[in-house]
Amino acid sequence: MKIVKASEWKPRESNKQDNRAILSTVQSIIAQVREKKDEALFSYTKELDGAILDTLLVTEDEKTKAWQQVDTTFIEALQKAADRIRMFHEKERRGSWWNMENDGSILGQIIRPLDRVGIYVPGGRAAYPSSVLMNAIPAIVAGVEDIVMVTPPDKNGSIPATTLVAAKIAGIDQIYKVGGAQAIAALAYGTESIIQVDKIVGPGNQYVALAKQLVYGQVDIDSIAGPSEVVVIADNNANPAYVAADLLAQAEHDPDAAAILLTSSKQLAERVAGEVEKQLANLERVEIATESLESNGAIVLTEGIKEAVELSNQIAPEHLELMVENPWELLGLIRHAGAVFLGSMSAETVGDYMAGPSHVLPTSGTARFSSALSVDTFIKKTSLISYSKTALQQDAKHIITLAEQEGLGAHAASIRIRMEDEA
Ligand SMILES: NC(=O)c1ccc[n+]([C@@H]2O[C@H](COP(=O)([O-])OP(=O)(O)OC[C@H]3O[C@@H](n4cnc5c(N)ncnc54)[C@H](O)[C@@H]3O)[C@@H](O)[C@H]2O)c1
Ligand SMILES: N[C@H](CO)Cc1c[nH]c[nH+]1
Ligand SMILES: [Zn+2]
Repeated sequence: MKIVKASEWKPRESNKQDNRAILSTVQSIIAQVREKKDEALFSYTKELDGAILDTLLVTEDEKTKAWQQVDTTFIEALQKAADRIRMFHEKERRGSWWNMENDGSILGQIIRPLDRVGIYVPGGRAAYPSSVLMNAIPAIVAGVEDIVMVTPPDKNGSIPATTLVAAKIAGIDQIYKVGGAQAIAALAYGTESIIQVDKIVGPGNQYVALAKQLVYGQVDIDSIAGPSEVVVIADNNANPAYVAADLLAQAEHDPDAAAILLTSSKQLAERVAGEVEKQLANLERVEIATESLESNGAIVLTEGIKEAVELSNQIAPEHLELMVENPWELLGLIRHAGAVFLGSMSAETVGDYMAGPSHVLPTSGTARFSSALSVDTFIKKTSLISYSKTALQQDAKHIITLAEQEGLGAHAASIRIRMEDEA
């Protein structure tokens, strides 16, 4: 991995999401799916996933067979993860509220789950059963009743057994074999097989992330949860082997993933670079990780810890690890990150699988304004206003003044008519 001085390094501005070629591909996929519906889904699945399908819905038989193909240790681990995710997200649940004011009026908020959501589970370069749980459980805790899951099939037209088992554990029934931008378009506009949803959530590669951006407005989306990213801020106390392992853990996801170390210790920088070389050689996904590190990886030498924090705030990474002597002291300075991991035992991988908070997090700098997927992702709030006579009498003249100032006479009249009745 290259070691560069902070003064000579610039964080990438976006995850190539504005790459024109990808944009035009995704726009054309969305247009085709809108026009040709299922026919376009079958055609793109053949072209992009190499699978010839005659139906998109996963059958009960496929789900049953999946249970026979996975071992009990995997089921046990998934169940443990599901319990942790549920426990964490139960804490986020909040109900409607209203207050009676002194003048007898009632003001509040009605909180309701969304009716129907689509969850995208990535499946191109790897199966992601963990992402099934991380998407679906917060939705179920929020009370969403209709959840549609989409995920790409392999070239034999199958969904990995591990993904189907995770769906069963999470409580998801409707699963469709379709991935990429075409799956997002199907959820946004509906096809003969796939019903239109109100919101699409879930992580994916650049095609998926960009398609979500383009259908926003037709439906809601959670965030831009694109190719994975990690920033590690480390000092001389950090274990270089741990730091290297955590950089590689994100780099192996995708050639577009990003892994960055920010440190003021030249010694640590050199040790981590050495460790990365050593550990990289033993990785199964060595090619993906190498490409990712070459295009988006860096070890950045800062003047001090403060500069490291400033750079990290500029990047607004999906994951931020604080591998420093006193991580809690640094936490107050962190303004933007999807999730923060404190101390040497909090490997980012813990958050990927088991800690409890959803691993679906904003990427490409969008942690500046977006949050982790949570129960809040699946609710909407309706304001509740019940005015009393006393309240209207007290406020009438101010409302009329504001309405007239805006030149909206009918607004003013709707208050006057009530006041005249009063007389
Ligand atoms: N941010 C998060 O919360 C989070 C969580 C988990 C995973 N991830 C990320 O999800 C991503 C998973 O990516 P993946 O590729 O393995 O699976 P994926 O399911 O996201 O994408 C696979 C699909 O991409 C489409 N595609 C691939 N090449 C294409 C092309 N040339 N033209 C048009 N469409 C094309 C195909 O339709 C294919 O089915 C990784 O980047 C990983 O880092 C992010
Ligand atoms: N690191 C990914 C989020 O960016 C999530 C994941 C799933 N499986 C392994 N990791
Ligand atoms: Zn990961």
